[in-house]
Amino acid sequence: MLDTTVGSSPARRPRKSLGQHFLTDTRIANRIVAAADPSPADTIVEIGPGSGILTRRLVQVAGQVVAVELDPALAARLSERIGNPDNLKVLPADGRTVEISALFDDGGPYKLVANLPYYAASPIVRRFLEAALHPTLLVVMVQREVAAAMCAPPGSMTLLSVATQFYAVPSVVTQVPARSFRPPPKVASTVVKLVMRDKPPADVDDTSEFFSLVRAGFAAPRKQLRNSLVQGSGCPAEIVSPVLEAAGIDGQRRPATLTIPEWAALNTGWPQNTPRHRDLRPTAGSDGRRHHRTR
Ligand SMILES: C[S@@+](CC[C@H](N)C(=O)[O-])C[C@H]1O[C@@H](n2cnc3c(N)ncnc32)[C@H](O)[C@@H]1O
Repeated sequence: MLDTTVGSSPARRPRKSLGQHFLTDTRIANRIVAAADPSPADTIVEIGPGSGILTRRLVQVAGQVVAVELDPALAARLSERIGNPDNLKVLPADGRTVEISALFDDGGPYKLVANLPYYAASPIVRRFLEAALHPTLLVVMVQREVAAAMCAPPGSMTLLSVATQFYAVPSVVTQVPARSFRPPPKVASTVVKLVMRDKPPADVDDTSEFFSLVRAGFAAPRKQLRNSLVQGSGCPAEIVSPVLEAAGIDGQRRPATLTIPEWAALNTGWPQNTPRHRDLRPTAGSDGRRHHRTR
C-alpha cells in the first residue's frame, strides 16, 4: 500500500545530498516497526525520521520516541505532521555525531530504528554499535550490499561483517525494492535487525588494536591472508608468519574466511609494539588538513 500522506512535499524537493528517499510502502513501514517489537516500556531512537512514516507508528506503540533529523526544515515540521504526540522529542542534529547521552533524561535502555540515508548508514550504525550507551537492538534499512556484508558468514566476510558481528547478531528482516521510495533510489535496500550481544564472541583486551589488525588483514582482500597482513601492517613476512602459525591459521587462506575468534587469536599473538596497521592513504579532511583514517 502507498502512504500518500508522507514522502512528498509540494513546497520542497527531496534533498539528494541528505539521502532523502522517503518510504511510501506502508507494509514495509509496519514490518520495520514490528521487527523492533516496541512496547510502552520502550524508548526508541529514530535517526532520519524525514516525513515521519515510521515515527507516526512508533509513537503509537513505544513509551518515548527521540527522533534525530539533520534537515532542519523536516525536523521543524515533524511533530505537527504526525499530530503533536506527547511522547515525541525531535532533535535537529546529525546522527553521526549527536551526543548519545543527551538523547535521554535517564540514560536507560533504548532501541534504535532507522531508514538510514545511504551516504551515512555505516558511520551511524558503527557509532551506535560502539557507543558505551548502545541500544539493545537496532532495526535499520540500508543499501542491499551493505546489509549483505553486515550479515555475511565466514567465507564472505568483510571488515564491515567483523565490525558488525563483533557487537551484534544480524538477521535480514525484509528486502525493499527501489519502487517503495519516493524518489526511487538507484539501488535496492534491505532491513536488517541487529541484536546486541552481551559480550563479544571472543576476548579482546583493546578493541581499537583488534580492529587495527582486522583492517590490516583486509588490506588486500583478494590476496592470501599472509600477504594481505604484510601489506596492511607494514610488517615483514618474518613477523607475520610466526603469528599465523602460533594461532593455527593457514596464511594461504583468504581474509574473508576468518572467524572473529580467529582474528582475536591473531591479535593476541601479535608482538607488542609492532604496528598492526599502516595507512598509506591519507584523506583530506573538511578543514583542508591531511587526516589518516581511523576506524
Ligand atoms: C532515507 S530518508 C528516510 C526518511 C524516513 N525515515 C522514511 O523512511 O521515509 C533519510 C532521512 O535521514 C535524514 N538524514 C540525512 N543525513 C542524516 C544524518 N547525518 N543524521 C540524521 N538524519 C539524517 C534525511 O534528511 C532523511 O530525512
